[in-house]
Amino acid sequence: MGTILGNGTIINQAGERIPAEVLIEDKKIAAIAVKIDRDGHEWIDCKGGLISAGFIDVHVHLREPGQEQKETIATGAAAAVKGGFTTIACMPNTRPSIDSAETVRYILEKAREANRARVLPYGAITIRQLGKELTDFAGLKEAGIFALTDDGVGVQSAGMMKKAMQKAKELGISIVAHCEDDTLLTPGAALHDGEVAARHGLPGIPSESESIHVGRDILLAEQTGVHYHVCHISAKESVRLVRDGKRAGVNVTCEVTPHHLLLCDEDIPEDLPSNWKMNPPLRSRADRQALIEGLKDGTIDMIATDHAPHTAEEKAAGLERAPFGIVGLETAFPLLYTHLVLTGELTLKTLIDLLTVKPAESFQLPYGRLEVGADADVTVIDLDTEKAIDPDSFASKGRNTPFAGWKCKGWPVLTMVAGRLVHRDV
Ligand SMILES: NC(=O)N[C@@H](CC(=O)O)C(=O)O
Ligand SMILES: [Zn+2]
Ligand SMILES: [Zn+2]
Repeated sequence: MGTILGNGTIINQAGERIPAEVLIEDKKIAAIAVKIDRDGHEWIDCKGGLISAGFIDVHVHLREPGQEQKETIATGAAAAVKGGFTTIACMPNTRPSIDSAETVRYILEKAREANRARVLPYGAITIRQLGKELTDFAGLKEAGIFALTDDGVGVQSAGMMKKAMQKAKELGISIVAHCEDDTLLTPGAALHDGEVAARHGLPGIPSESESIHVGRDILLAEQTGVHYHVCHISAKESVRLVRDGKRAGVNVTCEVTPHHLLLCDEDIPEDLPSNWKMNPPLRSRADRQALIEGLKDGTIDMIATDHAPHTAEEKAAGLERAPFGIVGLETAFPLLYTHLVLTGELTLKTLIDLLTVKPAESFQLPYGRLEVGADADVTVIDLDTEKAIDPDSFASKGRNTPFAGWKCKGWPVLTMVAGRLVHRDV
């Protein structure tokens, strides 16, 4: 006996939304058709909702081990499936950081126990993410890492980054970079170095602190031939560098977050709430426009949330002292659908591709396609009901979002991972 996702809709290759039903049997997608004979199968009414491949987020902070007050693998994986994400890659800036095979195995075990989204751990590029000594890439690969990154901090030394890329290339592992040159930072800076910071008399985080690493690393990726991926791209100069790198044939990809697509520094409320503080910061209106252009012309390959939960106490410390980061898993799709698709900036097909097949292709993951024979990682989205974002309803422990109260359509109402129902609200 299988399960039919009945009375749904799908997006066809031409980008049209058409009626469809999906049969799931033995953890796989067994059939997709306008109507499927119920024939003793379990039948779920999707009420016209959009049936999509489950979303993939290559940039998530799960905080376990070490900071379980912010998030655990279980709460983060529950937040993921509630947001329609069936695969999430988790960042290594935990305590200890994911710099040993033992920590990789610990995370994989916790993810198995949580039994929600697929969790793919990153390994750190350098031991304790200190930028001094490379980790054991072969050992981390053997333990099952997704890719290598020091996210949370930039790899400061070009020489260290080049060595990492050479070794990663040999082993067939991707290098994923948080691009930030510390020598260009002013201590205590929390906002983009632009007119808004200046008006408040505050020091800023300049765009070049990001883009100088993007440029440096693209040159090193060209030299070494490694697959190089830029995290949370935010500055227009970085977009230009990635575009030029792609044109030159470099194996470079990048991601952008929902918040950098939807917000800019001018939107930050006058009282500068710390839920608007994240790294990289919300940049100028022109940067935001360049990110949207980058999405449209294929320079930007995917959307990733950079889900970064922190406690309310930590965020209450004021703009200068509060940690950087906002949550994203449970708000990404409704925000993007409402503010980019319904406004006519992106088509629904483009948005879905940026959350499914595009990250899958960039990182050679066997997920992200709604097709017969694929693993049944599926999400169903109610595109019609409007609801306000309510942080109190989050499955995540993190409530730190600047989007509280925003009215959105596009709520994920059902999620399956390998044919297992892991979220249902329909
Ligand atoms: N993005 C953030 O503002 N914060 C991230 C770190 C990171 O992604 O660099 C975190 O770990 O909290
Ligand atoms: Zn980062
Ligand atoms: Zn991050």
